[in-house]
Amino acid sequence: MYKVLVTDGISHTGLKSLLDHPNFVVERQPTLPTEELKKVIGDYDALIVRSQTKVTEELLLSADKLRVIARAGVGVDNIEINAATRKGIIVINAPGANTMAATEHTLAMMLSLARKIPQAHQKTAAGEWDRSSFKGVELYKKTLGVIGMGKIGTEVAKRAKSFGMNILAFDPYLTEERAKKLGMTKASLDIIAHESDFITVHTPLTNDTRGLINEEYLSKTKKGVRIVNCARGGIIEEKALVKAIQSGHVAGAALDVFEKEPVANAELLQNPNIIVTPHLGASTVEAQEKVAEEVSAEIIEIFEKQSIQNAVNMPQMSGETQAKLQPYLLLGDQMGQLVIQLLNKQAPSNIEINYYGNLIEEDTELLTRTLLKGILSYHLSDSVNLINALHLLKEQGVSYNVVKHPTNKGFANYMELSVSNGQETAKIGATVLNGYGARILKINQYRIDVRPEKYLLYIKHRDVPGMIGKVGSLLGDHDINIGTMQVGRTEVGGEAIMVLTLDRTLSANVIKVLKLIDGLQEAQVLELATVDAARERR
Ligand SMILES: NC(=O)C1=CN([C@@H]2O[C@H](COP(=O)(O)OP(=O)(O)OC[C@H]3O[C@@H](n4cnc5c(N)ncnc54)[C@H](O)[C@@H]3O)[C@@H](O)[C@H]2O)C=CC1
Ligand SMILES: O=C(O)C(=O)COP(=O)(O)O
Repeated sequence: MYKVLVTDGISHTGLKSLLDHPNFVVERQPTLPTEELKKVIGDYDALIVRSQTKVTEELLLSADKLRVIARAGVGVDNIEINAATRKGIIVINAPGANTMAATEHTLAMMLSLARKIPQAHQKTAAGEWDRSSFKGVELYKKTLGVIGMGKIGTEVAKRAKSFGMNILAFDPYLTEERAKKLGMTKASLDIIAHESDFITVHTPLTNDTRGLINEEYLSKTKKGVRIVNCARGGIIEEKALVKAIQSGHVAGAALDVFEKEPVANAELLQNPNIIVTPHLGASTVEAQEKVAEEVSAEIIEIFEKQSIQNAVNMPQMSGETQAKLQPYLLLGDQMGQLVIQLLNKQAPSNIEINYYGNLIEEDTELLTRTLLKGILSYHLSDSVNLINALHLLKEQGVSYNVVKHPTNKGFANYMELSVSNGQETAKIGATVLNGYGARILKINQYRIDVRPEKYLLYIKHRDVPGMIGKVGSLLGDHDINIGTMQVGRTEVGGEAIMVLTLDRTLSANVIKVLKLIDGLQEAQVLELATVDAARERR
């Protein structure tokens, strides 16, 4: 049974799949103070939050069981991602689920700002019929500068166009071609400042965007500009904004998000030309149901099927690529487990990963992590996963290198993993054969063809007649059944290896007796922890 803690106000309807699931217990604590949360977080496998709960490194120190932090929304700046990554905790979000809500809120704010609706409402509701103080401006034929043309920025710009606005857009990922297709103009930040009547920001808060709209930027803007922020507090420097509004250079601002929330900046709150909402961009019935539905479904997938779609701290890949790479992911983990055992279970200092064939066309980041996780799992067991593998490797001072080769080694795809501890090197080469499953094709310098099984007996010996028979009958004498047997050698009469698949492991005593065979130099059982899962999937 997995325990899920839900803090912040999350839609009950949206959580239905988790609430109804027999393997999950959901507990809701929407107003838990941080100190209390610290005391209980250790009991939970998953945590669902919105923007209010601060998931800090300190909180995560007590989160010993936690495997998933789910942000029922987009922005993850309330979660210390690096701390979660170090602990191997997956951070997921629900990108796109609240796009329309935030888009419509932005337009509502822009229109309210242009027509002074909140101010007019307040006075009218107070019983005053004042028709002269609230003359507004039109959006029609005005220029809107959109900074951040992701999901929300794009939808805002599309709708603003329908008001007859001319759109200038800036985003490092926006191409001329896409801007043209959308009927907008790709512009620099400076051009947006010089030419816009309205500016709206839709970027995440990053080192790059913090203070993006500051005193210097505001000084470049057109006199009378109106500014909207429904993205993140901190992208606009509040002090500089208030100053520019007080001076009359900026006509007004509409803010849904603030440097510090809840906002208490009196200068800002009391300015008649600044309209505010308390971070309501995503607060629609539809968006709240959708974000909760998406993270609930993903939590179930992660715990029940080990499948991850929207992790913030993992490489993303399309479902199609993931399906294509799936058998390689499993094999990669096994190669990692095998190679470290071949290195006599000593910690590696250097790892070399080589990809050949069609694989080089794919995004292999996840595959690389899988190979590295396989290696580390021998010593670190369950504390290593795909999330923290790179961090742990760095922490252990192990370097790794990935090379993609345009050749194919005779197979559609081929992977080679080489691990060294400074003195010795162990190598495994493997592929997945269409219709036949995974095959280990190389161990160190020897060519073989072995299906990865739970127990592999690896023997190094002199290439002399009778060796296979001796090993076979000795194992038979000890009631050990052999599944398959493969030999590999580099030259006739030289050194050779034998790899047998066994139905069960061997005792230390049988290994000892095997080593007494004349010409047998090494005997070692290589065990694969993940092979049962592999069988199920075949
Ligand atoms: N007020 C609210 O309740 C809500 C706020 N948001 C916030 O809105 C923002 C946008 O969300 P989405 O559109 O869903 O995200 P998105 O990821 O689709 O778009 C963000 C865009 O910002 C661009 N960007 C990053 N750095 C930039 C820079 N220095 N200059 C210009 N562009 C830059 C990215 O390239 C990307 O295209 C986020 O900060 C999100 O947290 C989202 C939903 C609700
Ligand atoms: O999704 C986002 O980025 C938001 O800012 C929405 O925040 P909320 O879930 O309403 O606290």
